[in-house]
Amino acid sequence: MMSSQPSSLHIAFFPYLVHGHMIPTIDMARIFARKGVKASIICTPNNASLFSKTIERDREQGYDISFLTIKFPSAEVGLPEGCEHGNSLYTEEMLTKFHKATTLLQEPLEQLLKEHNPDCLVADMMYPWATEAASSVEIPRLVFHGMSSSARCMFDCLYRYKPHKNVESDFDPFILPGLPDQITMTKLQVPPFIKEENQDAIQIFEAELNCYGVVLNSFYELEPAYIEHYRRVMGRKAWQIGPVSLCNKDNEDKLQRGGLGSIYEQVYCLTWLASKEPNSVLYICFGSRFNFSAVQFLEIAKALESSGVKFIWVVNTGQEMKSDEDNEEWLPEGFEKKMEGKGLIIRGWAPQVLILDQEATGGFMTHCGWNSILEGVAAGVPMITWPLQAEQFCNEKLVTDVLRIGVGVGAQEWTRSHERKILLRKEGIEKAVSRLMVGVEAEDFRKRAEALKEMAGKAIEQGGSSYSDLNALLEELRSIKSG
Ligand SMILES: O=c1ccn([C@@H]2O[C@H](COP(=O)(O)OP(=O)(O)O[C@H]3O[C@H](CO)[C@@H](O)[C@H](O)[C@H]3O)[C@@H](O)[C@H]2O)c(=O)[nH]1
Repeated sequence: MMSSQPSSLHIAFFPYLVHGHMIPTIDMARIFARKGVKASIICTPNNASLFSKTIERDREQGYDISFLTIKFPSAEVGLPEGCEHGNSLYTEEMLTKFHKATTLLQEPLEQLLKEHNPDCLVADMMYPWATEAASSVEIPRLVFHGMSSSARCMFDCLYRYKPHKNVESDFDPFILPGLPDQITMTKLQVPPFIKEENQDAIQIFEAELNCYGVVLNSFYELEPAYIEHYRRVMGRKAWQIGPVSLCNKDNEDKLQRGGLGSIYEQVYCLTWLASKEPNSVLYICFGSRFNFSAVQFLEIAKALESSGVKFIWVVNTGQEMKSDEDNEEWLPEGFEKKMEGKGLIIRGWAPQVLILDQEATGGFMTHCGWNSILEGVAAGVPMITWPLQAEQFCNEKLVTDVLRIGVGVGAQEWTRSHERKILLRKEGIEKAVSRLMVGVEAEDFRKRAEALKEMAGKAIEQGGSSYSDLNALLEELRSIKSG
């Protein structure tokens, strides 16, 4: 099945080097390869090795997909050698250095494009300079947005009208003007990079204007009004081709998605989950980056215990637990023993998509990273939303106010990682858990989530909205290629 016809497309995919961006980009590249495209994923060696088994399996099935490796300039910016993954950085200073290193990738990227001659470059939104690199070899550049269309529209509204500037108090809600729904926010929930009009962030969003178009991991039926707004009001040329996670069909792919964690621990967790009643378990995970303080972990643990709900709780995703070195207790004494059979703590990386797929999973407490929301939607699981940073407060509005498939836990404030404070107390967390898992509204949330699951499945099938968008995009790229 390896495509060797001269007329077939060769597309290079260049993900930002954090899991929340690499995972969907790799899925996307695999989807394109299944359409007969030669897919080259540009990645640093250590990151590529995390996904190599998945890619190898696709190659064995005859798909033309491979990595093109690029050296990460860690030493040049003062990061330790081999430090090339955004999730392994613990301080703001390291994050800044990491981002600086990515900006040094433009020249090696141009070299790689010259050597391998792809027909198109799909590069992450975090690389605004990638359009220039693509122009240097005269190919179109598509931006891959890890965000939802609704969040993108909300950010545009905040940039354009600055409604937060007209309110005095940090806590007063204001309306985001000109959007399809009445969305309200407070100043505390607006990302600092928007309030401070950070030039890097402005460049990232303005890069959309100069590129050929934008590919998004979403599907039309999920946020139709925002997709229309994005295309017609904001005037962007955009294709929605998700949920990309649904390209993982077999358990092996789903288990190894992300390339992290112990297989033994993951299989144990799935076996544990399979022994539970349908819709009885709450899955709790805050994505691949964020880590709470020990004091906040304690509040979550106390809330879980007193809610009486069964749970799987992922802590310390991909990072070392900081509280141990601080000598702080992050779980109540004897918690795990007391919770045996009722709750499971995963220290590390969970097989999220497989957990969400299981019948026993009845709810998902999430930080509202877009991949997590979409994976929850694709599995028909209602959510407890606890947004923390990035565009997550916007995603929360979509889940709780527009789609009405979840309840907010009451998060008030955009937060930096590792903040040493309590964001939410036990009582508020417990209330949200009970509302989602056992309350009278739970059935309504679940019904709406089930309906969206069906729509997500249909979107990627032949004739579905994402399937058609992908075909239209490929058609357009072929016609550019043939001049
Ligand atoms: O134990 C874990 C933890 C995470 N995941 C996966 O990791 C991804 C996490 O992505 P996401 O939910 O989007 O969270 P972040 O990693 O925090 O993602 C960053 O990137 C996203 C896409 O741009 C943004 O929406 C988020 O706000 C931003 O924090 C998902 O595919 C999860 O399935 C696992 O499989 N197991």
